[in-house]
Amino acid sequence: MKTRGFERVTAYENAGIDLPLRSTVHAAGYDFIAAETISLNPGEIKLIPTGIKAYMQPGEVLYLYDRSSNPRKKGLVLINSVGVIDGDYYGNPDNEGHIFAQMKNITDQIVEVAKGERIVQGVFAPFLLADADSAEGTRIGGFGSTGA
Ligand SMILES: O=c1ccn([C@H]2C[C@H](O)[C@@H](COP(=O)(O)OP(=O)(O)OP(=O)(O)O)O2)c(=O)[nH]1
Ligand SMILES: [Mg+2]
Repeated sequence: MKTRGFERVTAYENAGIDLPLRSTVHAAGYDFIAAETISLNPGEIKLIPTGIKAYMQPGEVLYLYDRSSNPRKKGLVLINSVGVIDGDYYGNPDNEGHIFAQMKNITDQIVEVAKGERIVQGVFAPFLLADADSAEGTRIGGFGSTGA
């Protein structure tokens, strides 16, 4: 039975991408790795592909958090602070639910993210609905797909 977890997206199926892993027994975060080597110019913001999509139960979300070591060790920050990966992003017809980490180079030098390097961590969590919630429809894409 599938409850929640990770799969590779088709485009990276044979790219040798490891599925996200926790590094210790009590770790909350599943570490995602970069699916490609990417170079960021000083101040530049880029979407780093992870090659991964995540499935989950209704009422669950996957939060993407920065690694605490990124700013000082890599000179990178997750520039949208926290990535909210919705359950209906998985398998969407636009990009299959491919999860990206939106990183900014905060240094004055080029920063390279190597393929296979751990870049962000994902934490599954439950969420609550407001009274009289009236959401309908399903997601097609991400990063502004629902309009301005
Ligand atoms: O760091 C992130 C944040 C989001 N997403 C994907 C999954 C999420 O379900 C979708 C939409 O994210 P969000 O709702 O935060 O962005 P938006 O700017 O509101 O875009 P949309 O109009 O598509 O909802 O984009 C990522 O891959 N990485
Ligand atoms: Mg949105």
